[in-house]
Amino acid sequence: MKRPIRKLNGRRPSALQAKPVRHVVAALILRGEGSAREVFICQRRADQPMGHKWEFPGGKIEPGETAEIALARELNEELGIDAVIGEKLTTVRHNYRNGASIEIQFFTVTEFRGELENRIFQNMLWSPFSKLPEYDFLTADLELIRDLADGKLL
Ligand SMILES: Nc1nc2c([nH]c(=O)n2[C@H]2C[C@H](O)[C@@H](COP(=O)(O)OP(=O)(O)OP(=O)(O)O)O2)c(=O)[nH]1
Repeated sequence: MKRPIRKLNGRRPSALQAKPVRHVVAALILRGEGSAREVFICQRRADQPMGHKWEFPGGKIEPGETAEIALARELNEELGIDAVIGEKLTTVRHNYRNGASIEIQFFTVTEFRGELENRIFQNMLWSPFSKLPEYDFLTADLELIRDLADGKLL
């Protein structure tokens, strides 16, 4: 006997459904010069997706925002600072295993007003570039982390 054809009501099974690309911005907040140069890194809370992973502060671009405006807003929400968004360092595309596809634009920040205040993270700290590979970063960031530690960027 023939199997009945399963109707999908016009929807494809979720595994085949392409999720829209998430546009994300993140900041490399820098201090110090030469070999004393450090970058500010943040650890996601346990209850967030990809909990406990380290990342650069930032988040998704909202409709109608430029990348710079979105990043300034995220830094204000997450850290309570008014940041001057500097140059764009690089753009990374990554497909996470759950099907999420993201594009992250990384900007440098060397000037900001206010004190860095932990509003949402598990932990946050200044790290020398050479120590970055010791932290368990989000997968999309790993190539950037290697390049920074190897002195290939900045
Ligand atoms: N801020 C930031 N996000 C990153 C980095 N690397 C990386 O893969 N991402 C991903 C994690 C998230 O999927 C997305 C950032 O958006 P988000 O911070 O609003 O994400 P979320 O899922 O925690 O927040 P939400 O959906 O609850 O709004 O980009 C990074 O270095 N910094």
